[in-house]
Amino acid sequence: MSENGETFDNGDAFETSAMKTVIESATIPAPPLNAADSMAKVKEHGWVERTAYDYKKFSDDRETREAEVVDEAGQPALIEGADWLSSAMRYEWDDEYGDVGPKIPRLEEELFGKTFRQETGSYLDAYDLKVTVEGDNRPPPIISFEDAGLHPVMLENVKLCGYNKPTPIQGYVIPAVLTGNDVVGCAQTGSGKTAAYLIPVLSRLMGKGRKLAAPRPLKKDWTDSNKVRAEPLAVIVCPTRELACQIFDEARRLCYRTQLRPCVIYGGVPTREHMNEIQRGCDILIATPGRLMDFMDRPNVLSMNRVKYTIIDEADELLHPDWEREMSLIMSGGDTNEDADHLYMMFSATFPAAARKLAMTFMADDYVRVRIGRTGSTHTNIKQAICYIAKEHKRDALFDLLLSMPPSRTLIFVNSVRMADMLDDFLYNKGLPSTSMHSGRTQKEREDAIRAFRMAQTPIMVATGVSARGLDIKHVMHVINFDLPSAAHGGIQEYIHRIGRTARIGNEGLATSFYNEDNEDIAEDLCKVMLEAKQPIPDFLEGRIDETASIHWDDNSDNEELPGTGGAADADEVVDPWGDAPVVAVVAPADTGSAGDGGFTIDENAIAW
Ligand SMILES: Nc1ncnc2c1ncn2[C@@H]1O[C@H](COP(=O)(O)OP(=O)(O)OP(=O)(O)O)[C@@H](O)[C@H]1O
Repeated sequence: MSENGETFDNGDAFETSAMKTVIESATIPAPPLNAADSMAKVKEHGWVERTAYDYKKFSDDRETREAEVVDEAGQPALIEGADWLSSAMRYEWDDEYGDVGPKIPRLEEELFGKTFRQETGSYLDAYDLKVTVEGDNRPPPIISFEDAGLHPVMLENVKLCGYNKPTPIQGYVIPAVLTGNDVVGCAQTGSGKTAAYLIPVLSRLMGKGRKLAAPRPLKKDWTDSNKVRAEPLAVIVCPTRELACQIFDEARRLCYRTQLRPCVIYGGVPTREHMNEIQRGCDILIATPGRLMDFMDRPNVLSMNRVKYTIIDEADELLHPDWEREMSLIMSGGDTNEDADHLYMMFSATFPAAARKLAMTFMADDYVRVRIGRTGSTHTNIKQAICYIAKEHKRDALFDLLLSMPPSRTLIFVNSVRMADMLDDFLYNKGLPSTSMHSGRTQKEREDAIRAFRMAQTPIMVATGVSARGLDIKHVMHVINFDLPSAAHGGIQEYIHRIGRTARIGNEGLATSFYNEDNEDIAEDLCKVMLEAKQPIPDFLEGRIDETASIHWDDNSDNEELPGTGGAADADEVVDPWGDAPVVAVVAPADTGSAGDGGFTIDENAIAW
């Protein structure tokens, strides 16, 4: 593995060797080695040196650090790893700038530099699935960003991000939002849903932001006494802290050189830190539900009365009954703007029927629904392998597996905090460069773990489900389900999100799962997902394939078949899974004219990459 941990940038090479190894390793592991031998083996195999976690690393107080490191203008310099992710630098507007702010090379490098950017892979056609658009208004999709009618600064920022073409979900969602519709969007993991909502929302606000935004002091005038109340124009809510920070990063990129000021708030960081940030001005607020509710209870800190866009990411998770109180308050509580100009959007890769039903209650009657492929499906770029490993052999089998394939960034999922710590210790003691991410760690430790994993200082991360959704880290080549998610841990939906941490945006990756009798409750669903994604079913699971009945999902409509199994039903037979709105139109760019007649056209390559 090279210094930055990038041995396998090439998915093909990884896939071929790794798949072979996985299949061959699905046996009883070799007898465990003693500590010295396993460390020698790890080293010989090419893994980077493990690094002990430095618990004192962040104990210096912030003022001392900032006083030590200042840039040429006397401003605190960017110190990688020294601060909360929520205090990352963003573009600060000055009224002298006119319509577009000047470039700031140092910030531009941080936001758009290649170090952490996910590069588009060569296998984008995995997303060229049947596209379904439903609703009264179905604006034609865009096939290029240039033709989307975006604000010119947004167009430049999209290019700086390296996005040459909209992904299918972006192709359909961007025009639906630009034409003022509520939207529910479902598309596979890693297919660009974040930009699908951020691009149109921010683009619309770029035109009107100055008129709509609350007054606030410019950065050069900041003092403790001129703080303002945060009055965001867009609020984005998601279930986990790390995902919130990641959406914040995307918003920092897309707001570059504009007056729109994004902020992020989430649990685990002292409330005072977040208050300081949002009270400097906040146009785009990204939040986890708990911290948002906390701030909504403080009307002098945060007001929702200017909000024009509310977006729920990972919506099926947040529509779970556990979040009922939070969600109903966020969607319509406090002083929230309830005018007709307030748009609502929800996105996820999985959307079980119950969550979809609930989602409808928050949406306008004529909301637009966009689905790419079957909701809750995965894609063929993830090579899935299931290995039978008896419980008592799992740890040693994991060690063997890690050493039997080329070192690469690897995410290992377990079902409990205790197991995450135990497994991290086990791997570390064997000499492997591992860290862990779970709810039992302090927020500083969590942020540090993600950073170390992102930078490949510790290319192995053991995580609980807290990292299953949304995390977008470059070159995660291998996801291992050391524990498969049981029904109590989110079942097949959780599996889809976990394995979706690899093979993002046209790249390939491998997902290996350890299976034994403890996982029988997920066996049928696993077989369905694997069959649908054309993955080999291992012998020990063959008896769990239901060959008598056609594969039935409740993730889509009640009688819509899978692509390739005979096609969808005729138009008049299709039941609208979302309610009684006008039924399905599956639209191709060249065929958008026919969509409005309620007909049912299938084009599996609606947007060809
Ligand atoms: N049009 C595009 N061209 C190239 N890359 C893109 C494009 N749009 C988004 N990306 C990149 O694709 C990656 C995945 O995007 P994103 O995290 O939004 O996926 P997602 O669909 O939300 O996945 P998940 O369901 O796992 O949360 C990101 O690194 C993003 O920067």
